[in-house]
Amino acid sequence: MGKLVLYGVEASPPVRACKLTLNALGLQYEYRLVNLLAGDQFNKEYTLKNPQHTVPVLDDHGKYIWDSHAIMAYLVRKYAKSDELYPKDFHKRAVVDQRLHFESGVIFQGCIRNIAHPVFRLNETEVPRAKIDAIYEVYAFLEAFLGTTTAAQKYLCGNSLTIADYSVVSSVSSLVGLAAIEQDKYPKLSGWLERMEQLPDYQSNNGNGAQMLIDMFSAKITKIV
Ligand SMILES: N[C@@H](CCC(=O)N[C@@H](CS)C(=O)NCC(=O)O)C(=O)O
Repeated sequence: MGKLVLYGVEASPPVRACKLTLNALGLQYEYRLVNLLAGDQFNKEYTLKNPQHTVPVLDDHGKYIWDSHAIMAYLVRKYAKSDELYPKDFHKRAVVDQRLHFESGVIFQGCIRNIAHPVFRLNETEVPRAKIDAIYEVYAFLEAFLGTTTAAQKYLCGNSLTIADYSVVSSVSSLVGLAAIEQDKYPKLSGWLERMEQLPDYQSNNGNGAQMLIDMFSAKITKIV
C-alpha cells in the first residue's frame, strides 16, 4: 500500500493543521511542496486534483480531498483508533464543527486571507487598522469559547484536544505576529496557546511554519493605516 500524500507549503496555516493531525494519528505520509508564490497551484495537473487551487490537498491512494477541515475530519474518521479528536457524540461533534467553521469563515477568511491576499498577490504594503481590529475580535471570541465548559477548560471544546485546536492554532500562531495576545486581556487564550506549543512535535508541524508566515508578513508590511 502506497503512502498518503499531502500537498502544501509550510507557511500555510491549513497545511499545518493537517500536519498536526497526521502527526497525532501517527500516519506516515509524503509531503509534496506546492510553491504558491511561483503559481504552482495553477498548474493543470494540480487543478485537476483541486479546481479551487488551494493547499492543502490530501491524496489518499488516488482520492483527492481539499480543505483542511474536511481533510482533518476524514483522517480521524478513517484512521484514528478512537474518536477523541473528532467525537462521534452528536453534541460534542457539533461543538467541534462550530469551532472548525469559525476558523474557516472568520479566522482564516476574515483575518489571514483578508490580509495575505492584498499583501502577497496585489503587492499592497499598508494594512488598514480595521483588519487588525478584526484579529482582536477573534481573540475575544476565542477567550469566550475557552470558558464555555468548565472554569479550567484546557482546550477549545473542553478538556480533550480535538481537531478544532489544531485548526485554530494553525492560524492564531501566525496572527500573533500582526496582533500580540496580551496575557492580562486574554488569559485563557494565552494559556491555551502555551499549552498547544508544548504538544509533541509542535515546532516541526506548526511552530516553524507559523514563524515563516510572520516573517513573510513583516518583510512586506510597512504600515498599519
Ligand atoms: N479553507 C481552506 C483554505 C485554503 C487556502 O486558501 N489556502 C491558501 C494558502 S494558506 C492557498 O492555497 N492559496 C492559493 C490560492 O488560493 O491560489 C482550507 O482550510 O484548506
